[in-house]
Amino acid sequence: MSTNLRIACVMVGLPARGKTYIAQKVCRYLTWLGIKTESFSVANYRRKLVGSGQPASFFDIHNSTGLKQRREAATAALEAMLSWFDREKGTVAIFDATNSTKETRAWLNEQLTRNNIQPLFIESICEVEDMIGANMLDVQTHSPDYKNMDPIKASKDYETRIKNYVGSYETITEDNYSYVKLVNSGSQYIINLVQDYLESRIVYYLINLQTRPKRIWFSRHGESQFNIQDRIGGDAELSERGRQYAKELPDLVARNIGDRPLVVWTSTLKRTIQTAAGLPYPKKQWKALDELDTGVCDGMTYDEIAEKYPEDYARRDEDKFNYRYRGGESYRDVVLRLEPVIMELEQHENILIIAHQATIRCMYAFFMNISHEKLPYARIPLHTIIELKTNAYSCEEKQYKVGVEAVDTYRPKPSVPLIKKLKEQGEAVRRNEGASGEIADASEPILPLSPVLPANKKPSVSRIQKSAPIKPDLMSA
Ligand SMILES: O=P(O)(O)OC[C@H]1O[C@@](CO)(OP(=O)(O)O)[C@@H](O)[C@@H]1O
Repeated sequence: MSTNLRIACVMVGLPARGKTYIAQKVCRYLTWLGIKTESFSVANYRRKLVGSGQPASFFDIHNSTGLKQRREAATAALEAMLSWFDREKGTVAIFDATNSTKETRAWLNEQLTRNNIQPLFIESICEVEDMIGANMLDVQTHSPDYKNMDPIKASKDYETRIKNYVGSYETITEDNYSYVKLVNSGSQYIINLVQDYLESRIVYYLINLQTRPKRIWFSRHGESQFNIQDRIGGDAELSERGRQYAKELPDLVARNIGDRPLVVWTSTLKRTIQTAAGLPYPKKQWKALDELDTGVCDGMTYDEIAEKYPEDYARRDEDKFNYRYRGGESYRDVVLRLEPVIMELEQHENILIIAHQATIRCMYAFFMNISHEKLPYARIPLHTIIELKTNAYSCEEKQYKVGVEAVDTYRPKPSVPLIKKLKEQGEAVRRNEGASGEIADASEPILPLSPVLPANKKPSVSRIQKSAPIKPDLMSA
């Protein structure tokens, strides 16, 4: 029997109440923080069992065949979840289904506690017609159940399916369970018996989460004096071209953001503040947005680091996310200090963040669902605005490149890390504690242990579109 903390977030609610969106966001947030998390959708197992395209009558409580097959799907999803906990040493699983009756919840509660897993029920209640309508449209557009179906037919079918659930739906009143009820996307929260730090962390994230679509813009500061000298860190002034970017920014922002009530966030370093200087919007400085602290390497070029600290240089190549500069930070540390920024971003919209290569990489990875391994290699070019539009099932990206030249500070991942080469050549890389940066233990929790609750004149613009969809096979039952 496992002694590690294991939590199952059990989603509860009628169809079209945003459960899958919430499940996916929690999964993304915890994974970003370094907590092993996986989502299990009963709908996915149902489709494996009986195929997609079942009519609404399949979900009728009086349809005994449908009921039996839905129970089989729930059992298969539960079994997959239990074996994932054991096999992967997972910490948080999300059980995404309607789980809309007391009987189903009692069964889940029994199965989970018996397997030493704490259930945390997350119920999404939504009575606002507009919100339900938007969720329905999302499901009809993205669910494999409605793929290739005429939209009017799909809409009718989905409405009937929801009605089939309404009759038997019982809101959570089981006060011996840990649960959180989210009412009308943030208008009310009911929290019961939330037990420990990690559960309270999940609840804290949920109460910050807004389900409406929104836009966020990121820009690095204009090119700095250090950028042109290939020096890292520091608090350098903008270069001539960096100042030109700062000059052109207000116009570009106004054209793309229009008259939305924008707020600009910068770091506390000169290069971001100078870049934002001409923007006519309220501004806020965040220390948390400051660039990755490069410790003893601050102000050096990469060549100087390779010469003076060859081991560090090699070890960073080997594991860039976990490598911590001597006396400085790792990307893992930066993720942790950016968590409050992410919480604020979940609550607000129309924010332009002017920050740095590493800090933007960390926030961008959160929204675009990029793994820790790939995060430090995300391309965040200078003199470019990145727009992210987050919807229920996707995060769309557009890039607006300003026509002011800048150096390219991107360093690709080496195909054979230097440390491997050194090892191959038989040169033992000494592990000299205190004399070298460290690689954090990837299994070490990323969270603190104390509880925290509650070139031409006219800018040329090029657009690149990408999106990070939420897996369609994870639609709720
Ligand atoms: O993690 P890598 O890719 O080395 O890059 C992060 C670096 O980006 C830089 C530029 O190379 O950011 P910035 O432009 O904000 O100065 C360095 O200061 C910082 O150390």
